[in-house]
Amino acid sequence: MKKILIIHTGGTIAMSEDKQTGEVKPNLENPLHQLLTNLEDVEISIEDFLNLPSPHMTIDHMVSLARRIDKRVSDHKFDGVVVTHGTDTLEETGYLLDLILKHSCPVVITGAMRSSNELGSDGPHNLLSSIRTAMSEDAGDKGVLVVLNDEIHTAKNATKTHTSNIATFQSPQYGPIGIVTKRGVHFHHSPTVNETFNIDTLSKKVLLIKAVAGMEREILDALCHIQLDGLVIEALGQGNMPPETVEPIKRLVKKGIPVVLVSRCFNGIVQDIYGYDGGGKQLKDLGVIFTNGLNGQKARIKLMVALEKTTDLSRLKPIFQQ
Ligand SMILES: NC(=O)C[C@H](N)C(=O)O
Repeated sequence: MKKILIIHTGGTIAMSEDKQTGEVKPNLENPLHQLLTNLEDVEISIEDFLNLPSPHMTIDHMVSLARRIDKRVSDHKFDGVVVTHGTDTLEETGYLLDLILKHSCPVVITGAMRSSNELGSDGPHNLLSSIRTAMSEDAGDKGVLVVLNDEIHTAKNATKTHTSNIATFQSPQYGPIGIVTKRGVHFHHSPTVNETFNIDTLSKKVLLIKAVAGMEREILDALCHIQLDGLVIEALGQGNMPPETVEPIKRLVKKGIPVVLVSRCFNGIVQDIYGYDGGGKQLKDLGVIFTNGLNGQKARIKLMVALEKTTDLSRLKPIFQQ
């Protein structure tokens, strides 16, 4: 019989709605415990690690979660791990786990859009689908997986795309890599790259800002005067910035601050196509690092991780091409 560890961290999946006020709030007792007592073909261990709404998750919580998973898997030889999490920052925790977990057993992260006592609550179904996925013989070597709404996504690509719809998690570039049905778990794709960084702590300050039409240079000017280890910019289109911002970006790069460019577009990658003032070609020539399809929040996580290994631009650049 497979041994699966469930680690709860909180989120709507562990909350319930107050029928008087309509507020959705954390419970003292996790409502999913009941469901897990009825499974017969799997040995489940449960750990209530945190009970936080996911906007309260910090990088430190995420790193301790990774270390907890590594320790529990090596001490007890689990066949798979399922993490329950709030959906707001689920993609960040999932991606950080993907980058820094030392063990390769299947790890699935899931959540819910409707709390435990709401009509059509999706938590129990998502949890069961995640357990089935973590038990699957085919789930190994695919990195951390995000399972909700019968779909299996990689943590690298999955992103929350809707504020309330239960089909919120999508992988804009590539689609899901598998599905969960009543008859089983079916993978139809495999990730081509699996990246792991052997690090124990995250100590670098990396900020994320978004470009807009007619963007004033003040934010970037201010960033030149604060302590900062790295910056991620969600640029326009294929990786272009308003001309006003070029000079402070140049200053940041000259100061040795790695500046990573992603697109504010939902889909696609940034490239050095445009040669006009502020265009991608100019930014790349200045030393700005271009990414390969990560969104802003994930590029921030990756830059934090990568900076623990190197601050050398020539070594950071290929890391962001993966
Ligand atoms: N659906 C959810 O889980 C959203 C909630 N605000 C959270 O991230 O904790």
